[in-house]
Amino acid sequence: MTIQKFVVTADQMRQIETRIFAAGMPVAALMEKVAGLIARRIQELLKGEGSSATDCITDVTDRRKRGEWKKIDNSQLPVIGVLVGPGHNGGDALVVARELHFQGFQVVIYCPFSKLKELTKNHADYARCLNIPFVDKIEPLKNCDLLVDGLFGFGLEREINNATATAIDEINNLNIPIFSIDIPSGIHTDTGDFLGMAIRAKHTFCLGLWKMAFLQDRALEYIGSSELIDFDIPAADIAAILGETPAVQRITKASATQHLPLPRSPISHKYTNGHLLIIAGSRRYSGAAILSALGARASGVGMLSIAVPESIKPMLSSQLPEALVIGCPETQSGAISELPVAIDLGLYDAIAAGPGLTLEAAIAVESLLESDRPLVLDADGLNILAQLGTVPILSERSALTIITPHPGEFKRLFPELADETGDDRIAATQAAAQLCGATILLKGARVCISWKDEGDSLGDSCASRTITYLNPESTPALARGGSGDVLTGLLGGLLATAIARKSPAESVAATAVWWHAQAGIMAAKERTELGVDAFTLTQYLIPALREFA
Ligand SMILES: NC(=O)C1=CN([C@@H]2O[C@H](COP(=O)(O)OP(=O)(O)OC[C@H]3O[C@@H](n4cnc5c(N)ncnc54)[C@H](O)[C@@H]3O)[C@@H](O)[C@H]2O)[C@H](O)CC1
Ligand SMILES: [K+]
Repeated sequence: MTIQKFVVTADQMRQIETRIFAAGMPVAALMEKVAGLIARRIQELLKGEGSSATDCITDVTDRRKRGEWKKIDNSQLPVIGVLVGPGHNGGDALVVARELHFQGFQVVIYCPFSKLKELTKNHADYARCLNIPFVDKIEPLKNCDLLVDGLFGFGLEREINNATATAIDEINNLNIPIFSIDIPSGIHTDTGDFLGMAIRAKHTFCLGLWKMAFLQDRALEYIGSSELIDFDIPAADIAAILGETPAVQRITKASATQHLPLPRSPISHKYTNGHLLIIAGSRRYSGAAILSALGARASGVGMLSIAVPESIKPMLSSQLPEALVIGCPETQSGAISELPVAIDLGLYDAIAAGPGLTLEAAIAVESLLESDRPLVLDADGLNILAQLGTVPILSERSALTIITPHPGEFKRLFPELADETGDDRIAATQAAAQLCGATILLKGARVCISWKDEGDSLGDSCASRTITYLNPESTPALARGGSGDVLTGLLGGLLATAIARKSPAESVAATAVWWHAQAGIMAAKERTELGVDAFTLTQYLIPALREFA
């Protein structure tokens, strides 16, 4: 079992926890175990061991001008401020405070609350007995080297206001690195929403199972880097609440590689490895067609055909000698006016369309939507779809459609939904999949993919559940023109291959997203976040594959 694939809401976490407690695990014992693990990790991070959180330790070092943490002897151990809230998040924090105190750190506890949950109060009483100083003002924290945030965890449901909000704001303004326990206080565990005020953490220890907020774009600036503190939740308890096949999963290396078309059959030939038709580009945006085609090339698809306006055909042929380039009739400005009369869409296992088409290619896109071919639709393909009427058109399609909008395109495609779900990207993607029956791949820092699980309708209701995959790792280096075009081609290639191999088709969306992100991460590592232009990205797809496949 890979614990990394699970992702839960606060309510699901509570239900799992309830089962563990009902089975006999004492609450206090679990708190002790979890907080002990956190205290150990904090010490490792302070020594510079592992994780990107070590960057912030360098900040600490700079602040105190004491040289490197690794060289610090006991007398120079950092001063750690522990922020304690009224619930069990505060209880965890108090156990961390106590453990760090016993390890020789100078600890100061900030607890502005008078009413604490019983277990939290017990730990507070004991910490007082140990003469760990308690403060209820921010001022005494200003000389700390590190703050540990245990104000609120998944129990926070309402807006933070008044004195607590002011205090959190002041704490953020101290500019001291903060490690949050479970979730930065003030961030909603499920939606990632900012509840009035929130701790801006450098690093967050997510406890037990990943929470939804870690996969919501809007929470990422508050979460900082993150890691899972695995406290051995029994698999049976997870399965009892999430089901044997959880409806929402983080994409992992294992799940992504499972749907790669590898190994190839020794007797495969070009047609059994899929035939993809890309329809992209215009005289104005010829590069978009090239980038999509280079993405498709990396997928290893058996046959690649590319339909472009007649006038840019030579450019495509010179860049992609292996591809079959089809010239299409074009408008005055050089967009595809319609598909060639002689084209037989039935020849292709899948079609990927959209990048660089311009809105003038509406007739061509309409004929693709009317076809019975599996389709990946992106960019202008989506803008045209929005004009034609997203939901009725997609609901009518008999074949699989994967649409890959960024948030702006999503709003154009599903204006009402976007208003309802706001910035909750996971809810928005799931609702869109329910509404139109297509596979929705919502781009962003944490790509969210949802589709309807037709095989699993919910009892009497005709609504089926959705399957959702969330990509946990990416890089802002990919936030750049053209990187989406590469994804469209890569995904199209994987889809054509999956259809030809008769393997599950929707799942390749998660594989393509993971692969694309890993290539970006690898390129950014070697060339910095500024060095990952879309063409360069295409050149990292195969090296990245060699690392993770
Ligand atoms: N299963 C696990 O993962 C474990 C979780 N642990 C820790 O417990 C917290 C959850 O604890 P809980 O007591 O349920 O809630 P919180 O500590 O998050 O805080 C709730 C507390 O705060 C009050 N409150 C809520 N909203 C506000 C507000 N806006 N302003 C002021 N006060 C508010 C509320 O009334 C409660 O009293 C989890 O995150 C983990 O850190 C276990 O220790 C280990 C296992
Ligand atoms: K917290």
